[in-house]
Amino acid sequence: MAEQSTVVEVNFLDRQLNISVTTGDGEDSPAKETLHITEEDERSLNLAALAQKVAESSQLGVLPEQLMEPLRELRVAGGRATGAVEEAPDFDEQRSDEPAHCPVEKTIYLRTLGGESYGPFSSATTHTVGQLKSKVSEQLQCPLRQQRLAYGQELLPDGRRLDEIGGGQTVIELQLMLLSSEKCRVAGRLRPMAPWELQHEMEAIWEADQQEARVWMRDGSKDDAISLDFAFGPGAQNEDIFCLVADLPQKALEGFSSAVLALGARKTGKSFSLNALEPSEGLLPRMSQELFERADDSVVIGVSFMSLYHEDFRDLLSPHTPGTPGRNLNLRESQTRGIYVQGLSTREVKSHEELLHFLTMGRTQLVMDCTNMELDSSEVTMIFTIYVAHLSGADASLAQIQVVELADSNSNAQRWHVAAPSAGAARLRDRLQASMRTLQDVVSMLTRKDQRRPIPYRNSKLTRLLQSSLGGGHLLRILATASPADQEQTEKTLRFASELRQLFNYPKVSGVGTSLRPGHWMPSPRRWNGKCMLHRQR
Ligand SMILES: Nc1ncnc2c1ncn2[C@@H]1O[C@H](COP(=O)(O)OP(=O)(O)OP(=O)(O)O)[C@@H](O)[C@H]1O
Repeated sequence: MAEQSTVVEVNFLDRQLNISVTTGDGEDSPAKETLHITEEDERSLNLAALAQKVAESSQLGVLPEQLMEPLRELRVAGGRATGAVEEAPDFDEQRSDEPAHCPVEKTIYLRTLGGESYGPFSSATTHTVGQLKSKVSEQLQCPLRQQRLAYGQELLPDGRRLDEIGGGQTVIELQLMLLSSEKCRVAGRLRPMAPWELQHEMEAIWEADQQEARVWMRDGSKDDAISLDFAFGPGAQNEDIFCLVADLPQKALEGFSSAVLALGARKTGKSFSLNALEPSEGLLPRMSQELFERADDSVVIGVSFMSLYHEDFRDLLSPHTPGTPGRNLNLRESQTRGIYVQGLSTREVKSHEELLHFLTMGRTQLVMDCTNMELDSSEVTMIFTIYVAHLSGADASLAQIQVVELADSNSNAQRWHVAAPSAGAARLRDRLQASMRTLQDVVSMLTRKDQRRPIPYRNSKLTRLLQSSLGGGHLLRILATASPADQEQTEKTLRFASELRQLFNYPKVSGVGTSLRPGHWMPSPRRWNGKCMLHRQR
């Protein structure tokens, strides 16, 4: 008789948790059911109780254990599922049928897959697995999420007593599968004085101290300096600022997705820092170069490029006259792909030069769009994404590096170089400001750890697109560019950037164990070994 398989997919949309269960034995057509859980239930139940409730109402007989992993992953990705509620003891604990033995005081050491060690801890003062996890978090001085402890092959639930692990041994070593948090890294960059500033006899009033990673006003006190992770003055080259993102290509090859956000007032050097081509190559060409140098034959690389203005995504790599695809693209979310832009074209690239070709092509399209719509390019957000599929068997992963040049939403900036805005442009600026306000709201809610209310990711397309990078499973790097001569704008930009330093993300390898195939984003599905399936439990 053929084996029965069950596939579970979950998402949280329109204020309800949707769980779809598909079962099949490979012979008959699969049976599918969709269960909807109200927001109230989703909030009030812990994960285990929720899984139990769903299992009870399932016509297809899905087991609570089969629901736990997808629900946990949804929570880690920030897509909800009892986010505010402490997790109940695992099913493993409820099923524990180990023979009882006299507890012995244990000395415990932890080792991560990366080889880091923690300990010793004593079971006399640290009684449970949950308490041990908190101690490790304290030691690392950063919160950890979804860390799992294992003894050999056995996963240890939070409620498990440490003195019951490992039989009669007094020293035991546990493996810590750590989904550790990473602080968002932020660089501030003051560009050189611009010709239009010199023309207006403006003077540089801001200074950066690269050593101390601080920026301050010349006339002010150093106590008011703005602290960042990196600070670069007008003399810095693009080569110097590359340290902000230098590890991301390798991380992508290991399956970690990331986003690089450039923000700042107009004409402060966002584009120069990100996209400049030779001789002073920006961060994007440098990352591309690094990626192609490190990638071997098992890696497939693809790109997409889109713009966002007026809450409208436009594909910059496919022509979009009215009525054709490529504009007004919608955001979608699926278990396998996360949050993505439906219909966005993606191109496989085989060399660094080919990647730069698409960067240039997209920017040309953007200039045409802006001319057609009488827009200034600084009012448009641009998102260039590099997809990195690592296709080697069990290590298969699919990651992306999103490079985002944020629009300048600030209507108060002194614009020495642009004409007065038209009424249409003013309306657009209102939308832009609303979108930036949502970004600020999301950041301030995340940094205040105020997670009781839902984080308003859905209030703008930008924050929804970047959801995984704002407190989710992607790495995040920020480049804040500013003029050395503009008091208000520079202060505003750098203070916001400094606030972003308090953001924590919980990077995790993307694409492993999912059914996502490169065919979703590049035209060469034959190169994918098609081995992995999503949460397929037999
Ligand atoms: N660090 C720098 N060194 C030398 N020139 C720079 C630097 N930063 C910016 N510039 C120059 O300043 C001008 C404005 O820079 P850029 O177009 O990159 O700004 P932007 O913030 O992307 O502008 P927009 O808001 O229009 O998108 C360009 O001529 C650019 O070459």
